[in-house]
Amino acid sequence: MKVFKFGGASLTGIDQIRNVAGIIRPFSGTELVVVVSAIGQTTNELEKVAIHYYRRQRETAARLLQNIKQSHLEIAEALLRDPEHAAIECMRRFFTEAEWRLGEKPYLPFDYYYDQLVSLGELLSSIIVSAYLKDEGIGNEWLDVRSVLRTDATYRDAQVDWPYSSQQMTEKVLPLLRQHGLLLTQGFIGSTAEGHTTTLGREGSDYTAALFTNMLNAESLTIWKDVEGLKNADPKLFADTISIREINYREVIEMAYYGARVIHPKTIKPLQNKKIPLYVKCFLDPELPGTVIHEGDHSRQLPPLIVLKQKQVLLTITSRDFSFITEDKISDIYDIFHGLNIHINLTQNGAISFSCCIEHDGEKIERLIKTLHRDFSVNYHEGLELLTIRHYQPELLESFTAGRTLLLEQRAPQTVQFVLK
Ligand SMILES: Nc1ncnc2c1ncn2[C@@H]1O[C@H](COP(=O)(O)OP(=O)(O)O)[C@@H](O)[C@H]1O
Ligand SMILES: N[C@@H](CC(=O)OP(=O)(O)O)C(=O)O
Repeated sequence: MKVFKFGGASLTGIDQIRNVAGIIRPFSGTELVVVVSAIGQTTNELEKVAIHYYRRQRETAARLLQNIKQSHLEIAEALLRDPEHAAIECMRRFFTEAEWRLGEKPYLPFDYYYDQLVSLGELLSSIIVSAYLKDEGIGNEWLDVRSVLRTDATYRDAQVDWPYSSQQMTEKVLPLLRQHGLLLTQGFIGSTAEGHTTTLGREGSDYTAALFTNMLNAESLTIWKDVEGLKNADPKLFADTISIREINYREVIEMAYYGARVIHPKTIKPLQNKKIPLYVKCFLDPELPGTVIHEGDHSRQLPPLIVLKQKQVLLTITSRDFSFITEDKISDIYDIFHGLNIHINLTQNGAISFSCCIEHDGEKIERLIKTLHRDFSVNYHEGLELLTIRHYQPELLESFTAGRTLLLEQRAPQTVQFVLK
């Protein structure tokens, strides 16, 4: 049994969905779980719907939802060729439910409504793909992932209930697989025990696919991307990137931790724990070899692995009375970040100061600085980049910083990090 994951980039329109069907077809009749994300940028568009809804800008929210409805129905009608198709009726029902939701006055926290609305993207894409595959003679069963993937109620960052979900996989998903061969389901979303929809964090479909792979003891997971495989840097940000044919889990989890936006950071653990290989393949040219991520020590053959995080802010937090920043103060500082759910990308301690690099998120930073100001003075620089290079060659480092202002540098034998303006 294998698991495939197709992200938004592989499902941007009619031709792309046809291409995905072409990739799946040869596996027809074998046991295969296909996890899909929302079409193209739908999640970003749904986020806007949720924001306007919560601000009580109902008309704008409804207009944005209408655009999403139109584009999805256009794709479905073109692929399925029958406006009365049961799948289209089902999509309309989902939209009616969302429209009805926009009419309600919000009384719960934003994150709850976010998940109820944003999850629509994966439900729609999976309905379209499943129905199209069936019409093309590729038998499959549409599975509502919320019936098997249980989470807690941490909306937008829901934590998976492993024992319950694993049991569902064995008792429900396995028999369905045995019966239908191909299952088509959604990434990124889950459900609480009370039946409320949750999401696992942006770009979380890779993680869903890894959960299925682990819990079903599949032989492999293949993530289909628009790149030829894993590269030593994001080809959208760097020229002359090098393709990596083979790499171990450890290196990829490090890359993801430092912010490489190619595989969701939580994806590796479920695979590593059962030593199941992860293939990154190109949906634009499935014949290309791609990358295999598995156990083993390949770090000696690796090129420098480069990760660039943009839109960073460097905060320098200083004690007002020249007292040392000792463990208790650091603990207080971390509590403040944790309380505001702000992730720290890099830290550096001084005698009376603590510096850290975080993502730019205007509203959260304002609240952070206000809270820190009670006990510390705070300096900050915005519009920065955090560059991480693993397996660096010291003689080449200057080329990365030439002509830039270097605000902070950290060097260890394997990894160097620069905060640059
Ligand atoms: N090290 C890397 N190797 C390959 N691609 C990378 C890397 N770092 C970032 N990327 C980016 O990841 C993109 C693919 O991921 P993403 O757009 O999230 O796909 P999907 O929506 O299918 O999940 C590529 O287009 C590429 O720009
Ligand atoms: N659609 C969700 C989940 C996801 O993983 O998407 P993608 O596979 O396109 O990155 C998001 O955009 O966050």
